[in-house]
Amino acid sequence: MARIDLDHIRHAYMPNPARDEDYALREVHHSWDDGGAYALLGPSGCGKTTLLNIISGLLTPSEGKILFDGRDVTGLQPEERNIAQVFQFPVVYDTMTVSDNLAFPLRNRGMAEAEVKKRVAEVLEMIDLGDIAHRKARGLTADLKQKISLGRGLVRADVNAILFDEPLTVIDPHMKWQLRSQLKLLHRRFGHTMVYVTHDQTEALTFADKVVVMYGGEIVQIGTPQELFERPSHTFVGYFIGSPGMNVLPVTLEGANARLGQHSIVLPGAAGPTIGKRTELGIRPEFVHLGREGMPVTIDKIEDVGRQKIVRAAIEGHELAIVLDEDSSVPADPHVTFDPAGINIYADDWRMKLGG
Ligand SMILES: Nc1ncnc2c1ncn2[C@@H]1O[C@H](COP(=O)(O)OP(=O)(O)OP(=O)(O)O)[C@@H](O)[C@H]1O
Repeated sequence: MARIDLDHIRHAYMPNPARDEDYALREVHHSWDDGGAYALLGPSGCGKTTLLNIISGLLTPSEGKILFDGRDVTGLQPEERNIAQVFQFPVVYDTMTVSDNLAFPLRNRGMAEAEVKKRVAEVLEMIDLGDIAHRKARGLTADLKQKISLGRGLVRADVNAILFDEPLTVIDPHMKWQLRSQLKLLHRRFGHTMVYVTHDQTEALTFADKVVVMYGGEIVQIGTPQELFERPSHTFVGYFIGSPGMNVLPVTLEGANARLGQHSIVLPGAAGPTIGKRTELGIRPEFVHLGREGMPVTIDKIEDVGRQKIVRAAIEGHELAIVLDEDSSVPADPHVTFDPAGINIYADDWRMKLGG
């Protein structure tokens, strides 16, 4: 297991990149803890796979260095980096049995057979494939084959990191949930450094201790699921995490108040100067209270989603989503107030610190 340092990494696929837009990864400079479970989350094309391939060694970054426990591995091939990888599609040996597939990476490194058996038995139990341990991989379903791939990724205890690139794509939705929970347990039990690429927020939030949100070739926030929910660093994080995403409303700032049309909203603190910057107020639908007091809204529709209702409303000509408990009712003359604890202020999309 290793700490991973990404030291001023930039990557462009084109020769002679000049502008920021020429880079698939604009600048990544972070340290990831030894034994951390990280999910790389972001929309298609934001640079997740590029970053993962730089960590694995499939790609050499145009600029910057990558270090495992302080050792520069930038110039090393994947096989020299001592990592395990699980890809989107299963990579298994069809002619081998399930348990021989799992044993392969261990035997390959000359592990004693008694130790191999013990470790394989452990992994078989964890991924729940004990019943078919002696069956050939050929003919198994894609689900089962991908479980073998996951098991192969987990079988070695001595790897620096395990990298997963959208590993549950081919897995049946019900089993997805099961495997995600199992991976989380395995992480707790073995403490590997894990990096998990996905564009699915549920997958990221259930798997990871820390979610790395990427957007346009940059890491816009690294945080716990709770931090991403409560304090999105960038408006994109607000939109992308949560369902529905954060409401973002244009405002002008007046000390510790934000003006939205004709309304003045009290902020948790005063914002610094924002001259020439676009200022917006972010509030998650869960922090908007619907009642008879506050700012008037018009209601467009109400969606029933299990234990909650999502109210689609408009305030001062802007869309506003509100989350209500299923038994709350919508007043005839609806108004809203914003819970100050849920208010964030953004200048040119980045969250501002509010003073006391
Ligand atoms: N081999 C390549 N040659 C040129 N451009 C590439 C190459 N691979 C990726 N890109 C570009 O780099 C950017 C980042 O791509 P990347 O595959 O890392 O994104 P991603 O977040 O993993 O997307 P997805 O979720 O669709 O896999 C995109 O604009 C993509 O078109």
